[in-house]
Amino acid sequence: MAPALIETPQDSGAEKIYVKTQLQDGYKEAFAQGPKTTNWDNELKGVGKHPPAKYPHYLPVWDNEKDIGGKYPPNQPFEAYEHGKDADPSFQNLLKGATSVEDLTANIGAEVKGVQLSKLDKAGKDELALFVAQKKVVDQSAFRDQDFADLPIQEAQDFAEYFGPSHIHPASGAPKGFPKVHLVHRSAADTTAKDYFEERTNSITWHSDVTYEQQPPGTTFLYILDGPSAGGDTCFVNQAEAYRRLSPEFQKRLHGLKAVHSAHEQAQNALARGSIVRRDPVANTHPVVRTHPATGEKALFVNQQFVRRIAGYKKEESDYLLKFLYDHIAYSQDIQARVKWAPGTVIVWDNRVTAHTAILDWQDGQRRHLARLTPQAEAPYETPFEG
Ligand SMILES: O=C(O)CCC(=O)C(=O)O
Ligand SMILES: [Fe+2]
Repeated sequence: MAPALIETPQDSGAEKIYVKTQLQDGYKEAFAQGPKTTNWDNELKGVGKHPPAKYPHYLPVWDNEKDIGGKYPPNQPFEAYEHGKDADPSFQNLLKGATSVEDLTANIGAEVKGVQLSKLDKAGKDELALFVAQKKVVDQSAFRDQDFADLPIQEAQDFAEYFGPSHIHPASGAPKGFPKVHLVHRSAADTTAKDYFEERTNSITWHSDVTYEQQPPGTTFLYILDGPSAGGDTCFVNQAEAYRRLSPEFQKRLHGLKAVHSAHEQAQNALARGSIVRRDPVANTHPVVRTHPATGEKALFVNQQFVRRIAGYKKEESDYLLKFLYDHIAYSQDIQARVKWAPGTVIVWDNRVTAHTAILDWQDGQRRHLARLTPQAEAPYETPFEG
């Protein structure tokens, strides 16, 4: 059977344009295997006053084990290469075309305009890795007006893979044929936020991505496909500055501690939502303070989403210490930045030295659709306390 050719009406400025999107066979079926919170026909045709997806070929599918020939095997160790170490610290290649470079706050975040990420050469990419690692102070950097969303998905993926092999998420949706692309998608029919707020008072879930892996991601890319007119910002926190804010005595106490990061709860939640888990969940132990390979900075490396325990501590001891660290990170607005999405925004963060949280504050059914490219990096390591 020939793949369906679907014409999707879209708004582009004042003009209505029609984008022809070649959707592959089996898309609808694979979409239906995900959480039962969205509806394929609504996504393609729109629902009520809500337009269809602007990027239908980026709608998430949940290929099951039959589609992918069994479960994904466990992730294997690999030798990570830190491109930030090769960077020219003047950033002359990365920023030569920039029309503006501004810090978002005093302690985290930069906004760069005029640099087309996808066109960077090797030297530019090396500098991007270092720039993002530093600007984690500029921990994360917002690059506006990017062409990522309009590139063939393979090209966007190839760009990101310069920084490391892509992480394939065990439970999230991906564009059909591109399991390495992680998608965030909510539309008019989606009830996840409504369901969530039945149980919770706010949507803040500080985390670094997939830290349960033995080699969690480093330089990480998130780009917008569709977004609400207001709301749906993403917040970032500088975990290196969070470490520096602690007293030397407290820092010393943290050195040498390790935390257990677990994928089990995420897998259970996916199954409870009626979704699927394509790789058996793992748990890995990482230092509570890690060192960044390019900058040498030390950063807190714990997050509420995936850390379960300080290794070797009794439960009450572990809970007590972790609660302090999570509160410290969450309360420290002076080391946080809130990034607003606009069409063409790509946010790049260094997942080793930052944490982030989505904000689910819009409840009017507008679509929010983002794609993440997630290169993996070195196994976290620590270097001794320096005072
Ligand atoms: O939706 C967002 O703003 C962030 C989602 C997220 O945590 C991620 O893609 O890693
Ligand atoms: Fe995340």
